[in-house]
Amino acid sequence: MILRLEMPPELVLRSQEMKQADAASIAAGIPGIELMRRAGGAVAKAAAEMLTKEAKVVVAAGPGQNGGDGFVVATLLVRQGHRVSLGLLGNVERLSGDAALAAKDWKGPVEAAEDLPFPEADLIVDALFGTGIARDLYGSARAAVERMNASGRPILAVDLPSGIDGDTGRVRGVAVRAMRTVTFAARKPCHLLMPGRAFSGDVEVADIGITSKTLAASGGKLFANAPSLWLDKLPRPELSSHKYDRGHTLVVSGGATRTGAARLAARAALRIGSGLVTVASPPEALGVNAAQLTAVMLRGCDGPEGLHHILQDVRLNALVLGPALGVHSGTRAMVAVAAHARRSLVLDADALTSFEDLASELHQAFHYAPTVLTPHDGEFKRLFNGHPDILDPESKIERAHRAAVYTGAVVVLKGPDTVIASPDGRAAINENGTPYLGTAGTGDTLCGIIAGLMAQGMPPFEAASAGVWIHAEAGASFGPGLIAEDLAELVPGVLRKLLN
Ligand SMILES: NC(=O)C1=CN([C@@H]2O[C@H](COP(=O)(O)OP(=O)(O)OC[C@H]3O[C@@H](n4cnc5c(N)ncnc54)[C@H](OP(=O)(O)O)[C@@H]3O)[C@@H](O)[C@H]2O)[C@@H](O)CC1
Ligand SMILES: Nc1ncnc2c1ncn2[C@@H]1O[C@H](COP(=O)(O)OP(=O)(O)O)[C@@H](O)[C@H]1O
Ligand SMILES: [K+]
Repeated sequence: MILRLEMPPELVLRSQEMKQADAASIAAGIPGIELMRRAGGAVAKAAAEMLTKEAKVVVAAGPGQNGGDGFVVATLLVRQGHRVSLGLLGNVERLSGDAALAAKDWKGPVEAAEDLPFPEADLIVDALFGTGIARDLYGSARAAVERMNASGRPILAVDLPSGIDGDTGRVRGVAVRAMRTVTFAARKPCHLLMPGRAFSGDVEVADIGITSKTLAASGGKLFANAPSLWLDKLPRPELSSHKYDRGHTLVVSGGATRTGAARLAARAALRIGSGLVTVASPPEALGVNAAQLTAVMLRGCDGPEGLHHILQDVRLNALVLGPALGVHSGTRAMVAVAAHARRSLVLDADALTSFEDLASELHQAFHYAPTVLTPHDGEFKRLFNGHPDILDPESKIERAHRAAVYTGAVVVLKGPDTVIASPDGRAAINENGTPYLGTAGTGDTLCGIIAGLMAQGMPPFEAASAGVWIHAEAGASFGPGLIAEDLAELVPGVLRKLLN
């Protein structure tokens, strides 16, 4: 891991935003054909790195501007002495704009894209579709992609793998499986969201002269989740700090046979730096919790009234509610107590599922307190059952965003491509995880990390983004054999790299 802390947060641009950035750059004096030549030039450079002398390259070009990039690449690679076959979907006369200009520079024959000799290629350049894909692939487009994939030859994708939807990362019928992708100016959501991320291979961003100011003006609210997004807000104890300055996290435990989740969250909150951490335990579970807690403190807590009583201590400033609490009205009542007490709140698991079909109650509660919801897909679907406006968008970013606006909470929609969305429109996509995190209890640990950061005063969007990243980094640093108990113990190593 290389932390480049001086870097600004990495913007991710949706298709429409990228079109806007292209248009603004053209309006500012860079001709469109110049942008296309730079784009094609960057792809040709990447191709050259993958080729030996006089290699056989097959370029498949589409009917739009992505195809135009393909013509530029083909022309440049011929000049470098490679043997290039170029095929087009459709015919040259129908190309328009900069693509038509780029095609004029190509002096070789133009074949039908679906008939190209893909199996003979040392490298295939996929320039069929980019951000302009408008529908699922069928006919010759589909045939070309299927033949490309079946060839087993290495594929370099221009901008994004054809067939992948740029904004959602989903496969539109069929999609190119690229070894490497060169994209322009900024990554697009499909390079981070599944399954697009898996289809993209290694992704490289080429500078084609679109300024960061133009990019920020065109997008500006969607980011790759990385330390540059939140490192300045990551808590660092001052020389004079004492434990009460570092916050006090409360984790509510389930009943006697369901206590492990709360302890996992509590331990993680302590490791991330919460000055004090207390487990609030139902009376019947005090014994089992007491037997297994040391630095984490323990208090009896009998239902919602017990929680109300405990929260009279104003130093308890962040709460975890949900892991193993049980799906019932008592859990809903605890959430209401916590929200009205205006403490920072992380809600997960049973605290979400208890609101199945009752999301509107949450909608009212959270306007009192800084809240983070951490559903996985199943919990998300249950919670927003009956809200097609939230569940139906194909984009995971859009679903998380709508849920955040509706509830007034920061929403962490978990998975291999966890999305963190704030009601104010900011969103981050996480990419440093590992499938080894898919093991019981890792979600409980994540709750504790986020709550522990909020206890130390980190705002909810930054705490959630940092928490997700640190959690993923810890998991990835361990790899095979990871169990939830390991995660909290790996947090200090990650913090050391961030804070030193
Ligand atoms: N100056 C600039 O702006 C720069 C742009 N750049 C490049 O432009 C790319 C975006 O170009 P783009 O907007 O033309 O979209 P693109 O991805 O080529 O596809 C649109 C074409 O495909 C067609 N089509 C769509 N779906 C289809 C389907 N399922 N099956 C069959 N056909 C389908 C669609 O047809 P239509 O829907 O109109 O019938 C249309 O003809 C971007 O990714 C980057 O590579 C760079 O050079 C930098 C400078
Ligand atoms: N394939 C994966 N790649 C990266 N992270 C993953 C993957 N699968 C699961 N995770 C992460 O593991 C955690 C699992 O949380 P959750 O589903 O709530 O599990 P539990 O309820 O057992 O604690 C989440 O942070 C999720 O993002
Ligand atoms: K492409």
